[in-house]
Amino acid sequence: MTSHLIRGAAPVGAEPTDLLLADGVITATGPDAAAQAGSETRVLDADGLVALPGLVDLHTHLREPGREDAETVWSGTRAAALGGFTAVHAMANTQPVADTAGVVEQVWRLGREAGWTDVLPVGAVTVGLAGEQLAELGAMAASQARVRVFSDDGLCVWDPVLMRRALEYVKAFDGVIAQHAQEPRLTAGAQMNEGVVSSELGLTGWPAVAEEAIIARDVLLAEHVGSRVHICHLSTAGSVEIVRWAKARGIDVTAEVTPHHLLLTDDLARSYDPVYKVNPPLRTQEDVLALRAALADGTIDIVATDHAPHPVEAKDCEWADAAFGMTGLETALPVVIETMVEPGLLDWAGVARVLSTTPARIGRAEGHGRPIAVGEPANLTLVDPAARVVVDGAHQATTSRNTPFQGRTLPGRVVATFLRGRATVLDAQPVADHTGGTR
Ligand SMILES: NC(=O)N[C@@H](CC(=O)O)C(=O)O
Repeated sequence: MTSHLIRGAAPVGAEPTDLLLADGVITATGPDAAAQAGSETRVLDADGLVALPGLVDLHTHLREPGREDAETVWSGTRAAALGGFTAVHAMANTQPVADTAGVVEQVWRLGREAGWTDVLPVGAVTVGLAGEQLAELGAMAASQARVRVFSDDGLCVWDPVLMRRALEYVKAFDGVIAQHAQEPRLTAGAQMNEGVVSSELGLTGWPAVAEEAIIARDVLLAEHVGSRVHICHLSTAGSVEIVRWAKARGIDVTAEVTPHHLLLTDDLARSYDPVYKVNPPLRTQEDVLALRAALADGTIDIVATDHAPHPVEAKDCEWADAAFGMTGLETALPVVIETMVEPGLLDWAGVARVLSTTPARIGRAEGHGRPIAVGEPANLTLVDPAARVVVDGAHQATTSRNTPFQGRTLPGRVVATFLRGRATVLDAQPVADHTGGTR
């Protein structure tokens, strides 16, 4: 297996150094790295680059099985590697739904075969995402896929009795319920954020309280049964306040925000371009600022992409008929740099925390989110913070074209990604023989 000597990269919070990657781990740092490199070691000049632990996405839609026209495990994880990710959690709203050991093992196996990132399947909480009966959570946890995150994402586990049972059940195998907080009755027919813009446009509004009411309920349920709970894609200032209250009370809650909710607002709906239609909806600038502040102060734990690829026909239509969702794997890190690093809200150690260490911990992604140190698995991302790149969906690796950042210039470029010491991305390009021909 090829070994790599990375010269002069700056690991987060540390001075530039050399890193030697061999046999899947970091075998040496500093002057030892070059000294121990062999004649076949590939040398990478990483002067000016930041070395981050490989990014981990707790919330990706890979669409396989069932909607391979939108994305496959192969195409989605290749996009993920280009975005700097070494592990992604694949959401369960596939066709068939990932609600059995058989389906989660299939997704896990496809991830292994593709070899771009680790794929950690998320199991559905309820059979068929129907919200009526608990799925085989224990069987999915005990399967080869070792599922630890369970979610009906796309739909809310609305029934409080089912939610309570799910929270209690997953404790036995260290699992977590990731809730898509959306009160269904309050959002029937909703098309966008409820507010000034929705009234002007005459589109059915989606009130903030529909999200906040479920979060309030679920943190109280988690406290009652002594379980941990994770809240998907927080989108309102009020949600932040509830999570802040819950954490102060000692409730074991974690929360994520998406890159698009850190940057975009419901004003964009004025274009009637369905690329801006997403669940939860884009909110107001006040919400955006509250989400950024909460990510900076740790109330929100992580950034998760909610990469939701859709085929052209699902977006190239009237707003009301369009699917909810935006792609995000290839733009997540640049958006975090723009919204959090450049304004001084997060430093690089903070970026590593919200995009790698903490998502790996919440999702129990073993071997990911580890320190950049000798003996640790060589899951790494090298970023050029000085680069500026114009987003062009036509040239992205995802099969789908629904990026809301089309034409924007964003800071930062992922130059290289390593999965257990193998390069999946080099010179910002996917590496064709990234599996080393062994898988
Ligand atoms: N986030 C989205 O807007 N879409 C998601 C699921 C969802 O509707 O939440 C999808 O699977 O397309």
